[in-house]
Amino acid sequence: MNHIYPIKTKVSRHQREQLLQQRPLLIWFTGLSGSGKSTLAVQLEAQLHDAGFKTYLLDGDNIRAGLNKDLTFTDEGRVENIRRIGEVSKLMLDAGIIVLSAFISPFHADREQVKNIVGSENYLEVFVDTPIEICEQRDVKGLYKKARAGEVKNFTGIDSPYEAPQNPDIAIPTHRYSVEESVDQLMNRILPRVTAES
Ligand SMILES: Nc1ncnc2c1ncn2[C@@H]1O[C@H](COP(=O)(O)OS(=O)(=O)O)[C@@H](OP(=O)(O)O)[C@H]1O
Ligand SMILES: Nc1ncnc2c1ncn2[C@@H]1O[C@H](COP(=O)(O)OP(=O)(O)O)[C@@H](O)[C@H]1O
Repeated sequence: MNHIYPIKTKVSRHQREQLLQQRPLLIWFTGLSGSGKSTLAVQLEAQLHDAGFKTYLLDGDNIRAGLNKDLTFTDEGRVENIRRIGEVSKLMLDAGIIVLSAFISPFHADREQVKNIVGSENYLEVFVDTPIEICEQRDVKGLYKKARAGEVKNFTGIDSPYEAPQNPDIAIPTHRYSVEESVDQLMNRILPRVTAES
């Protein structure tokens, strides 16, 4: 923090929340490639939006095509990816928005760092708990096939680790529930948390 002097704004987060009539929250999806993070986050965002909430979805492929296009899939690249998303999420929460994020975020320490950046009271962790065998059967983008053939390196679950959350707020075994059932479960947990107090 050399010679950095953050300013104090006249408009507070509380005032923005009052204007928007909602309580911001970071809904952090984590799971293997193909586990269902994007599918669930897209549907959940649509339902929250339809219910009148101001939302924004940060998704791995989208962010890596723009803001984070300088980062690779080495451990260091992933660590920096998640750190930046934590900082972006913090800004969005301060703006009063309900943020959904869908990143593999394979490392426990990085998820903890995000929680610390935004404050644990603003963070809800959703573990999209789909076994790798199912993700590989789905192979939505054909990346597992390429990783097995050695054409994609450092692929999560193949030659790069995934540290499953030990104590997530919500775990969704997508091989046991439909998308609709999973989103219903998420809505039931999240609605009371984001609704403005009357
Ligand atoms: N090596 C390797 N490992 C894992 N994933 C790969 C890799 N290369 C490209 N992709 C594509 O990038 C998406 C994951 O990006 P993330 O930013 O979510 O990854 S991370 O959180 O930094 O680990 C991931 O998207 P999802 O399948 O939606 O998870 C892939 O489309
Ligand atoms: N219950 C479920 N929840 C989420 N996705 C599911 C479910 N059942 C099947 N799928 C399918 O699994 C795939 C998950 O892909 P995607 O959402 O892109 O995963 P990720 O973002 O984790 O890489 C999609 O093709 C989706 O239709």
